[in-house]
Amino acid sequence: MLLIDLGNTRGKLVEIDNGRLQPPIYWDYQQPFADVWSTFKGKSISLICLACVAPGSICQQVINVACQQQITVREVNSEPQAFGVTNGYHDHTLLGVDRWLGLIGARQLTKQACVIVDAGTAVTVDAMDASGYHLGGWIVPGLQMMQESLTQRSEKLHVHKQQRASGFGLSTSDAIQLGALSAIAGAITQAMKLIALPDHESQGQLILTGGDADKLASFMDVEVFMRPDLVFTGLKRYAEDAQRENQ
Ligand SMILES: Nc1ncnc2c1ncn2[C@@H]1O[C@H](COP(=O)(O)OP(=O)(O)OP(=O)(O)O)[C@@H](O)[C@H]1O
Ligand SMILES: CC(C)(CO)[C@@H](O)C(=O)NCCC(=O)O
Ligand SMILES: [K+]
Repeated sequence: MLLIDLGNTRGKLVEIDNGRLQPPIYWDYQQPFADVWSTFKGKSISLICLACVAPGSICQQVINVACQQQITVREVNSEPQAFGVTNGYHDHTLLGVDRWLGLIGARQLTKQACVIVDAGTAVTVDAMDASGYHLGGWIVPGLQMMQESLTQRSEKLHVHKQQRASGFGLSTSDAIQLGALSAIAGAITQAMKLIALPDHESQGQLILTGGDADKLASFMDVEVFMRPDLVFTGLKRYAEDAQRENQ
């Protein structure tokens, strides 16, 4: 079985071997999908479980290859309710499927209230209560995007290697990088505050995923659960059902 997550910047392919998620293979969209596909030559894949927030043309490349190879494709979409999670959006179809799968993945990991952060091109922050109800979330520009929005508009603003690990920036470059990290960390802290019960009996858990999760983790002063394959944990849940139907 093969799981594919097509994000806005790049795609990720994860094989399930003996029920376990394998390390991801990245698809840089500049490359034709066939190049990435050649990695799987000789492997017998009967089912692809697909989640796509990328443009339709990207998704279609995967479907075309699968069609040629006579592989069943199950494309996952956001639902009103599944696997113990209830979508909180007014229109469930409008919640990005990567966020939906993050919620499903998180529910497999914990039954406590939680904040789920996917730090990619965009940073998404989603909240779920202990009953599995999605309270909604935020979409914030990603680290890279925040920095570029400054450097592209002013010649005086440049970013080099970050020198200071935390605190206030003492150079323009550090001020920009630490500013972006602090902005996102601030949003996460605010979300954690919103899901904490008024009696402070339960704080809720913080789950981080995405390409910039590591950078953010060191900025948080609460316990962080790092789950690089969170979206795939959710996708796997769908794939297991699809495989049963496929047999
Ligand atoms: N090898 C890499 N290639 C691209 N981005 C990377 C890499 N390593 C770390 N990053 C960081 O990860 C971020 C992208 O994260 P991720 O791959 O989770 O995004 P994505 O899934 O493409 O996002 P989206 O779903 O919004 O398209 C970038 O902003 C970058 O800072
Ligand atoms: C926000 C992104 C781009 C994050 O990858 C994705 O989840 C998406 O396209 N979402 C649709 C809009 C929404 O979730 O409200
Ligand atoms: K993503």
